[in-house]
Formats: sequence, structure tokens, C-alpha cells
Amino acid sequence: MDKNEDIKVRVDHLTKYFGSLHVLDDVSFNIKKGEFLCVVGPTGCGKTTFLNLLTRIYMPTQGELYIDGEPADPKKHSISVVFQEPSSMPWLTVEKNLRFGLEIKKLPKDEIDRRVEKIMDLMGLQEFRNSYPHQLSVSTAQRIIIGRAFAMQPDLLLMDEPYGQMDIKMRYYLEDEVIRLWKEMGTTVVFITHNIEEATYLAERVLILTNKPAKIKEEVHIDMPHPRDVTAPDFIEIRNHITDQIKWW
Ligand SMILES: Nc1ncnc2c1ncn2[C@@H]1O[C@H](COP(=O)(O)OP(=O)(O)OP(=O)(O)O)[C@@H](O)[C@H]1O
Repeated sequence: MDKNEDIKVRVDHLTKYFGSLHVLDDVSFNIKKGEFLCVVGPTGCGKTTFLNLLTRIYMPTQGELYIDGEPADPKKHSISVVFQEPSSMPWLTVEKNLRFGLEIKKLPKDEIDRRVEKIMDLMGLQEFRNSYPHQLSVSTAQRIIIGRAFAMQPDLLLMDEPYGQMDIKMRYYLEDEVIRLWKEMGTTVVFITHNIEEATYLAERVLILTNKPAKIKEEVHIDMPHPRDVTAPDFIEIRNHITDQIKWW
């Protein structure tokens, strides 16, 4: 049993209906502080709905989501979200894209400088400091978004299929970058993906959801150091186990 102070998010008997459409069915689980959690599940089972409940775009039909012991509240909790579509601001340079949210938060200039430099170093963005997003490759543009999200030092970072449109080489590269940032910053990350290998590569724990109305089918703990070797027998065994569970979707 986790101690209360170790829990970042508590999902307590969460149920969501859209009209008569039953999407989430009495789902309960915790996310630990600093944990990297992947959520996998069949198309349309309610993964994005779960993120939208955390950010209060939607309200639960029943049950509640708590962040640091209080009902999730975007006014109180800082939550950053990274989507599949690159969403940097095209009229701002890379550096200004990274500064933007921090300036809105009215952080002191030296704190903004410190965070932006750290993210630029960690994400290898220094050479693109004065470039505009349209001058960059898709993967570099997505690195701005990911860097920007980590720079906010959010309570919670939600990533919804952020690498969905990328080819496998870019994916591997960005997966390693996201792990590096996560380790360095200690952020709690919820990462949604359809890609079982990606979940096995990244997560400390994988939540497998059923078809809707979604429940938790199984939780898989992955106690392997990063970066993981996708050809190692342990890795393949876990990946195959998750795939087997998914065959029953
Ligand atoms: N605002 C809404 N009003 C009505 N139905 C909705 C709404 N948002 C989502 N749904 C429905 O709820 C179900 C879950 O959608 P959701 O986008 O959460 O699934 P998902 O697991 O993220 O899907 P995917 O794997 O395709 O990304 C779907 O049937 C969807 O059509």
C-alpha cells in the first residue's frame, strides 16, 4: 500500500457517461509521485477522456480524481498536456516558444533563463534557438513542445500519443529524450499510446484498459533500467505478455 505522501494522483471509483454512452466504469488506481505511467487500451475505450477528466474539460459522472489529495482543479494544479499534433507557436522562435508559458506564469527572469537553458541543453535545442518551428523537422518541432511542457515543471505531465505520427527512428530518439527529461526533472508522467513496444520501453507501470465501458484489465510493473534493450529476453517477455492481454480486447 502506498503512503499518502507518495501519491500524486488518486483515481477513485471514476465513472464517465456521455449521455447513454458508458465510457469509464468504476475505475480506481493511484499514480505515484514521479512515476512514469503508460496507459494502453483499444481505440475509443476512454483514454483521452481520462486525460480530459484530469484537466476538467469534462466532469466525472461518478467518482473523483485527486491530485496531491485535493480534487483535480486546473486553477490549483499545473497540468501540461502534449498532443500528437505539433502545437508550437509558429510566430515565435524556439527560445521564445520555451519562454512563453513561463512568462505567462510571471516567473522571475533569472528563473526563466535557468529553466530555458536547461531544457535547451537537455533537448539538444541550442543550435535551433533562433529558428522558427516551420524551419525545423517534425521531430525537432515536437521536441520544442515536449521541452516546453517539462519547463513548466507541472504537477502532472499528460502525453496523448505524442509520437503517433512519427517514423520508428524518430520515435526511438524522442523516447530516449523524454526519459532523460523525466529523470532529470522528476515529473509525474501519464503517457497514452497504442504502441505496446513503446509502452514497454518507457513505462515503470503499464495500465491495460478493457474495451468500453473501460475497466483496468491488468497493471504490469516493469522494473528494468533505462535505456532498455528491446532485444533483451526480459523485454520481449513483458512486451509479449502485454500483447497477449490485448488479444482479448
Ligand atoms: N464529448 C464527447 N461527447 C460524446 N462522446 C464522446 C465525447 N468524447 C469522447 N466521446 C466518446 O467516448 C469514447 C471514448 O473516447 P476517447 O477519445 O476517450 O477514446 P480513446 O481511448 O482516447 O480513443 P483512441 O484510442 O482512438 O484515441 C468514444 O466512443 C468517443 O466517441
